[in-house]
Amino acid sequence: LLILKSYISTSKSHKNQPPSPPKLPLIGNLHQLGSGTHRVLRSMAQTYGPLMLIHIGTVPVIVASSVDTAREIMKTHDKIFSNRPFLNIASRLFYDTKDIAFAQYGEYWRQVKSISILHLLSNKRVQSYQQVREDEVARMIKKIQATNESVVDLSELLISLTNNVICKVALGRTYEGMRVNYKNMPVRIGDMLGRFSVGSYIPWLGWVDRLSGLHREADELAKEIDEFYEGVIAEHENKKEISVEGHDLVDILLEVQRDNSTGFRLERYTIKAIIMDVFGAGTDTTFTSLEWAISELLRNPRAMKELQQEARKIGQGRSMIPEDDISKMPYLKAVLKEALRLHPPAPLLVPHESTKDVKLLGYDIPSGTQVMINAWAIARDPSIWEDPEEFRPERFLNTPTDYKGTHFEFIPFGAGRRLCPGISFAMTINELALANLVYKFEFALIGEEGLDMTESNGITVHRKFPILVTSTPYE
Ligand code: HEM
Repeated sequence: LLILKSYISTSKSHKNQPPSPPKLPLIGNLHQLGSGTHRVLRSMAQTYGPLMLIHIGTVPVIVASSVDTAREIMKTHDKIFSNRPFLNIASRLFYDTKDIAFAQYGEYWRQVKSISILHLLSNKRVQSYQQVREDEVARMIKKIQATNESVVDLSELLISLTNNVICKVALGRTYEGMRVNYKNMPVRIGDMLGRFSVGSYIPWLGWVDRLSGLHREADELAKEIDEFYEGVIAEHENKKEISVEGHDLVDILLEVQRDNSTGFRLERYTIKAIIMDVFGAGTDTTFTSLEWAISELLRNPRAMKELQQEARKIGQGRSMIPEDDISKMPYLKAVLKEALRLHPPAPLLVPHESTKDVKLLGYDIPSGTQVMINAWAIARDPSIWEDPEEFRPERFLNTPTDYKGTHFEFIPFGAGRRLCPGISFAMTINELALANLVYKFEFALIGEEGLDMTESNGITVHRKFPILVTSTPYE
């Protein structure tokens, strides 16, 4: 009876729904999604159109796969689609969604987002971390030099780089050697977020998540991370005794909490949830996009050569390219954009949800409908991009097309109210790191087979296998 009830309730038709692939009772289209969801959804959209309705379990989800549908959702009707759906695992990890990325749209979300932008992510703040970035990139280069031309795990170095920069500016120092392996924390958060929770999509089967151990695993990870954050906050509260240098995000958040100057009461769980976003939404995505950019360069020697020439012209034999010279490197910026086009780290962005009934391109979308935007498919749409599957950084030279949420054909950071606030934070790290890696070294892949580009599964799609290379210093 329950199965029948769920089938009837999910198949109740609304006035004029978008086209839908046939679905099974109870699980809807779940069985079709599997791995590489962005790829599966693109092929479904080729049959059912750029705005289609699928069912994940009993939950109706509209999927936008074209520039026009993305623009309608994130510009024309942005306010209506700015909510987030309730996601079981995110709620367990992100302090009951008291963070920014998973918070319900409303006053609380507005306050925490603007506090984070003001104190961590604004252009002015990001500029002030220049020294941290330059030190960490120099450290990474020394580590590669120390390998003496033997095999280097570039992926490992890139995740350390991003983690260290983020730790230093957000937490005041790095936490190497802690009981918590904080270095792989962002990846573990990303992997956990990518796990399928039956309860999120077939609510009355929520007990399956308990039985399968998913809730326990999520709670254990949340507890481990919470203990780490508690330690970090306590260290900041007792700062005088242990003298941590500088003024970092945790200091500032504690200050805002003490002063209560914004009129918004900053609870301890909010502070931890904001830090969680910095790790959960910031680290994994940043290092992943750099990893994909280097992968594409290794597979495309012509582009690698072009970038090396640009870097070496700018570097002029100095020990490093300083950040102030990055603005003179248009090809570098084009390479990073092209890598984000082919490999947006969050190919389906973060799910949105409507808060009102709305008409979208003539279709009726009821309030509470989940929305996925296939940024990956849009960025490979052959009606917009010439040779879309090819890595051709030149396409971004001499064009205003940017990733800041106004060009809907290229939205790796989303758009509208939910636009990623960490764009310049991420891109300044990636630009400096990539410029110096190609300036200082010649890289060669290990083995004859070329680079395996298999993607991992999850909300953030990274490389399944690390990049292993040998490096020769450039004289
Ligand atoms: C290349 C690196 C990055 C990529 C590709 C990326 C991508 C994204 C995407 C696709 C979204 C969801 C947009 C939407 O829902 O429409 C997002 C949201 C977010 N990102 Fe990023 N991000 C990156 C780096 C960062 C960094 C470095 C931080 C912070 C340190 C950060 C913090 C956030 C936060 C807090 C949100 C939630 C915004 C909201 O819901 O209002 N991201 N990001």
